[in-house]
Amino acid sequence: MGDAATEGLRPRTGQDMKSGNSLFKSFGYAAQGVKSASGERNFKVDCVAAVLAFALCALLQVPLWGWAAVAVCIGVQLAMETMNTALEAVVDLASPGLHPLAKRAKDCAAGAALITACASIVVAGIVYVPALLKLAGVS
Ligand SMILES: Nc1ncnc2c1ncn2[C@@H]1O[C@H](COP(=O)(O)OP(=O)(O)OP(=O)(O)O)[C@@H](O)[C@H]1O
Repeated sequence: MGDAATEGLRPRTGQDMKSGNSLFKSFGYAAQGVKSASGERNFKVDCVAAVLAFALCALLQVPLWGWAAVAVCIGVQLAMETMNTALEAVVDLASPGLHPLAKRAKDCAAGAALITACASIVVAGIVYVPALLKLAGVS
């Protein structure tokens, strides 16, 4: 019976060792990683925020550079959530019980995602406020 945590795992065969992973297979494993992380609550929240951010770009007629800045922020945030999920898995594997270093590692990983989220809010202000003022005819 398959366990969600070990799903997709299989023993490496001699053929694997000889040929290594093809580029195509590597993309497949990376996609599995994103799929796995996408089940996390924060990842889903970020996806909803991403849709709203792009909708706001369209609504406020943000210039192309603003769309690019928003896209970069979304990409960085989703990558950070994926890395956070990876770190949580490694910590749970290495330290199933409570340990101050496990706490430190998880808190720091979560803190990294918080930093990029705060930076995204600053970028949102820089992109949306001038667009809103322009649309309102203030500037
Ligand atoms: N093995 C552990 N030892 C000590 N403290 C831990 C341990 N595991 C988790 N913690 C503490 O509990 C907090 C929450 O950990 P948890 O694994 O539930 O992540 P989470 O915040 O729920 O992450 P997410 O919401 O992304 O799933 C950690 O930030 C850490 O402070």
